[in-house]
Amino acid sequence: MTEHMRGRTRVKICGLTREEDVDTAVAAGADAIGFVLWPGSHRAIDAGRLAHLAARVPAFVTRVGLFVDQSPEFVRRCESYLDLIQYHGDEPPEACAHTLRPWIKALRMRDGVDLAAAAQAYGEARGLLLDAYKPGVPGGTGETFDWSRIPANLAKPVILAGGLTASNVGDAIRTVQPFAVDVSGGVEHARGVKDPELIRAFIRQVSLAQQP
Ligand SMILES: O=C(O)c1ccccc1N[C@@H]1O[C@H](COP(=O)(O)O)[C@@H](O)[C@H]1O
Repeated sequence: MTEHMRGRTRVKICGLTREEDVDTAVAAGADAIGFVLWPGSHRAIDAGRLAHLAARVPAFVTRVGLFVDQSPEFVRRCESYLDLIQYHGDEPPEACAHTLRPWIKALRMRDGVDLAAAAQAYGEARGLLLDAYKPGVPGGTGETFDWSRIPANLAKPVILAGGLTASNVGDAIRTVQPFAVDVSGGVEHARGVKDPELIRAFIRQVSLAQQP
């Protein structure tokens, strides 16, 4: 994406399961709130819980639903509570087009991944979310990857994910200059339970990283 479109680095807090965590993330200044709809995750919520939690999110904060190789019918059932779909599995481009909502595609940074080709192939994506690769695990690993592998001139907005914390997000932003950063495990004190102080510290570090 072009430099003039980037602006400040946006923040997505992902994997929210509790009302108080949604409220904390919004109050701390999160731009996007992520809900994991993939039942294989310890952060998973079902469509009913999504409806409940999504209703707490005010206007101008983006509600993102995360899916991993799930049926178009299930995605369509959830989408009325969502503003953006995050495809985090091996969905080919044509499988991402079934939703009425805008969507982003997560790419796991396995050896040989061609980001420029992926940006072309997923031409309708509103962004590419780059996550660490761990065999057998679709995401949410808490692991980082080598950020220098991300080309500076990718044709899509980059959402940087994978093992981010308040301690490393400043370096990540200075190195990659992503459009947005995405965190899950780095703001938790137990699996699926967010920590208010860690959320606030993370968002504070994102702001500090952008000051001249
Ligand atoms: O959070 C999950 O459980 C999850 C499950 C399956 C796919 C993706 C998942 N989360 C996404 O993973 C990245 C990185 O998470 P972390 O910060 O390393 O814990 C993030 O994009 C979440 O959206």
